[in-house]
Amino acid sequence: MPTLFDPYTLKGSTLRNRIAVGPMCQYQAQDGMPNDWHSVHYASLARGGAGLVTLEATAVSPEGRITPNCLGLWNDEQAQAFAPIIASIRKTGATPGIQIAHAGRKASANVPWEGDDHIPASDPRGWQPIAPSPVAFGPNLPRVPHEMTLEDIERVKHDFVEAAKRARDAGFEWLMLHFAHGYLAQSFWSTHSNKRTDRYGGSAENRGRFLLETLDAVRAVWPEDRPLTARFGVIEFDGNDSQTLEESITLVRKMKDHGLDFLDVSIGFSTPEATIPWGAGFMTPIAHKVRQEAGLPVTTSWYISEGRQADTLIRNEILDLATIGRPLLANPHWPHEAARILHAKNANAVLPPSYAWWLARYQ
Ligand SMILES: C=C(C(=O)O)c1ccccc1
Repeated sequence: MPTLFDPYTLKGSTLRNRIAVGPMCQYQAQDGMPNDWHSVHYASLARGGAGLVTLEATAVSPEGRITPNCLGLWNDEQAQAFAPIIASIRKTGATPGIQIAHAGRKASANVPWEGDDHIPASDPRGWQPIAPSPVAFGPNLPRVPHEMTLEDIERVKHDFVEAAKRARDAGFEWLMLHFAHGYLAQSFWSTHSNKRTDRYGGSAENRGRFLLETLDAVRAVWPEDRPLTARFGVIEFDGNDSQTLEESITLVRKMKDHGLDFLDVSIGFSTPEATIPWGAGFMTPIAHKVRQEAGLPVTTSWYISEGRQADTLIRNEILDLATIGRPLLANPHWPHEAARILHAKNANAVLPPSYAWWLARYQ
């Protein structure tokens, strides 16, 4: 029976435990470049004892940013700037991952604590969002996106491939495609946002095409021995959940056939009308259903906050990894706290020797 502090091996990668840091945007970059904020942030999460540290949504192009302050992997200078962050994560024994993304119709927004809304079209800080169809998300993101041409679609897929190659060459070990949360890939999948009548719209097969083509293109350049994963919104909580979940699981099976190694099961966030049933571990039954019906290892996040809760999810093989988000922002040493609560063997060893030695002394 696996436990939260057992290692986890997938392809050629072994995580020191089953705790994954969920990608959480920091909105602290300028021109997509990581800086000392990101260095300190990710080193502290790695030192706190997590197994997998996945960096936040990192844009594959300038237009693919959620805000002007998002990280990017659209040029080599950015890629080189990630190297010391990767090294600091590895130095603690954690494994570095990164999520690559395109924000689609949710792009060109103010950072959350400065409005979480579209930058006005007249404001030079912003840019024209693009999406499958000219359908705005809603009141706080009212800009009507430019309907992507087939050339736009090819360009964005190419941008994902180039970002994946830069992530590969920089030394990231896990790669996560951002197929969730109402961003570009999710917006091709969702009927809330995709009104196309060509081969990228209409049927579930057509709406899944951009996701599978992007996966195929990235798979071709991502090393076979490194996990290729995705975060995908399998449900919208919009009143049509059983059909959406059934179609999503069918698509996940296809993703597996196309070489996806692991899935982070999340929410579509394609409509502001959603009624999300927030609550402790509310996504875990859905993630387990995907795991069992698609035959793919999974994780999920959302209200997984206690060590015993996370350990039970692993022991009962509901999840393969427990993704922890906001609790880690409150306490980057959450894994150490969980190890102590669970009476894990040598709990202090979850932390670096510089901390563990002092914690053990004077007992
Ligand atoms: C900034 C987000 C991301 O990168 O997925 C996000 C968006 C909506 C909910 C949670 C997280």
